[in-house]
Amino acid sequence: MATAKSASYDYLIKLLLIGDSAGQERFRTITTAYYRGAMGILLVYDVTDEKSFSNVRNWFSNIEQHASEGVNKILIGNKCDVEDKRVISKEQGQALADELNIRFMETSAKANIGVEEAFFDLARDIKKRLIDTQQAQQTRQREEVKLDSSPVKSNSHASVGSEAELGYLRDLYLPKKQDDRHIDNGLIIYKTITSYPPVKQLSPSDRKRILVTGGAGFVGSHLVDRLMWMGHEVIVVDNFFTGSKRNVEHWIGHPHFELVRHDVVDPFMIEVSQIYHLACPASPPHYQYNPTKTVKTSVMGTINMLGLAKRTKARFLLTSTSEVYGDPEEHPQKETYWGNVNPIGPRACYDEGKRIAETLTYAYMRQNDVDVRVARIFNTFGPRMSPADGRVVSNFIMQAIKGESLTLYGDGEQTRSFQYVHDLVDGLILLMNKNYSEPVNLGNPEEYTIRNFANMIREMVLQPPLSPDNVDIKILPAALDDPKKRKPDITRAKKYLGWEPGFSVKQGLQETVDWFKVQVTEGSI
Ligand SMILES: O=c1ccn([C@@H]2O[C@H](COP(=O)(O)OP(=O)(O)O[C@H]3OC[C@@H](O)[C@H](O)[C@H]3O)[C@@H](O)[C@H]2O)c(=O)[nH]1
Repeated sequence: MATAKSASYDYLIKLLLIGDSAGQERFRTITTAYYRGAMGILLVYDVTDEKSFSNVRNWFSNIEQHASEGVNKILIGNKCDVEDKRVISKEQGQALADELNIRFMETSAKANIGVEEAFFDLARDIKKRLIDTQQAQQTRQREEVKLDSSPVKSNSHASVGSEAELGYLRDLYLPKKQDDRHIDNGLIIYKTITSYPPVKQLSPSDRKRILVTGGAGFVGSHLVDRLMWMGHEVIVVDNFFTGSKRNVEHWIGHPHFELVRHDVVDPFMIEVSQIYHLACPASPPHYQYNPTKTVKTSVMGTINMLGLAKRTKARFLLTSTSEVYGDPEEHPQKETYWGNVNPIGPRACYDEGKRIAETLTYAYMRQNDVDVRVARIFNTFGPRMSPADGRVVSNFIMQAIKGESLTLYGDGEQTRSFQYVHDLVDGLILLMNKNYSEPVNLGNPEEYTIRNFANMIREMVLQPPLSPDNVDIKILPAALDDPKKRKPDITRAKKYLGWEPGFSVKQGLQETVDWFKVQVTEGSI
């Protein structure tokens, strides 16, 4: 008789196949199919039946042929309570198990001896194997991610003391070993975090209290990593509309770190010496999802943070955007260009929101002596972008990983210039700490048409069995008011900050693709 049965052990629910060798021939077809799906197999013979014992070897070789590799097995001598009819001794059973190199036990289904134990032993073995395999797989993937550990442009931000080892930063989003969190059979298991990434020791007079609004977002969390590493105290305020606790989970509980769920639309009281104001949805589908809220976030959020800066005499940095240039008629765009924005179009909630945020910033500077900085950020990408973000980099990478067609909006001749997130963070920290109050473009002037960009990502992501030839590019209608070209003039950043991007787009993209692949394999996104 062969039966399939489910067993639950320590949250592990798997199919266990139980059968006895006496019925093997009859159930060969069924069991062959079962073998393939089984994670563990109990090979049961009767200690009272010589034939069933002698069938075991045959059965075992069938399993070796049809079951998946590494399937866990236990040999069971059943009916051990029927001593007077026993023909196979316990020693014979053990000897056979030793020969087959599997675990052995005797049971009695009728007298309920050892049956549960057998199931649980097998379930435990399966669980161990799954964890070992998963860990080995993760280690392999991380090793495959070709990480170069050169310092992050140590020349550019030596002056502000943030020269971080790239390897250190990467470990924060691609940890080498995740003692605190592992994924087991669809469950995310968090343990108490008992250690944190190291941070620099700063004297109390050098250590600043820094507020980062939107610090749980994609750019914000990388900025937080860097400020923490530099030895500062960091307070993150985020409403988690597009940010995620996971982005900063490695700092939660650290004595230098605080995470506050708060919407900047409401006032926030705290004593700080620097404010990086990032809070605002940044991807077109997100900021267009609730346009009035986007305007409120830019206007009221910026007023609240400028008010805080005025009261505490904190230095205030606004993260503005290249979108203030709208659909530009000047190319590349200098900071002196006033822009070409449609004030009533679908992008206006963000573009005009950021323009008024800049207006507010300079009004507080002139009227209230607030010490201000304004960064105009051009298209940025990197690890921790949400796959549902809707921006072109995450869309194309996720589509290519899944083997889906890449969605090209319009003819693909529009251009963008993309920068890697670590370069942007360098620029933000430098800008905050230098003595320059005019707006500064932060972007990488490497310019691509979106069509060429799609091709580059296809080639980077797709390996056999999928190749760029069998993943299409699907043309969709162009987005309304989509800027036709965009490229930063970074003369100002070079001159006043000593900043320029250190990563090529390809280098940054390769690492971003590797990060997305690991997340997909882990089932985290
Ligand atoms: O799937 C997609 C997504 C986007 N695109 C196109 O790719 C280009 C870039 O689009 P994104 O959505 O990534 O970014 P955009 O340049 O439109 O806006 C961005 O500008 C700078 C930042 O301040 C903001 O993060 C964001 O608003 C656009 O032409 C868009 O139409 C596609 O062709 N396919």
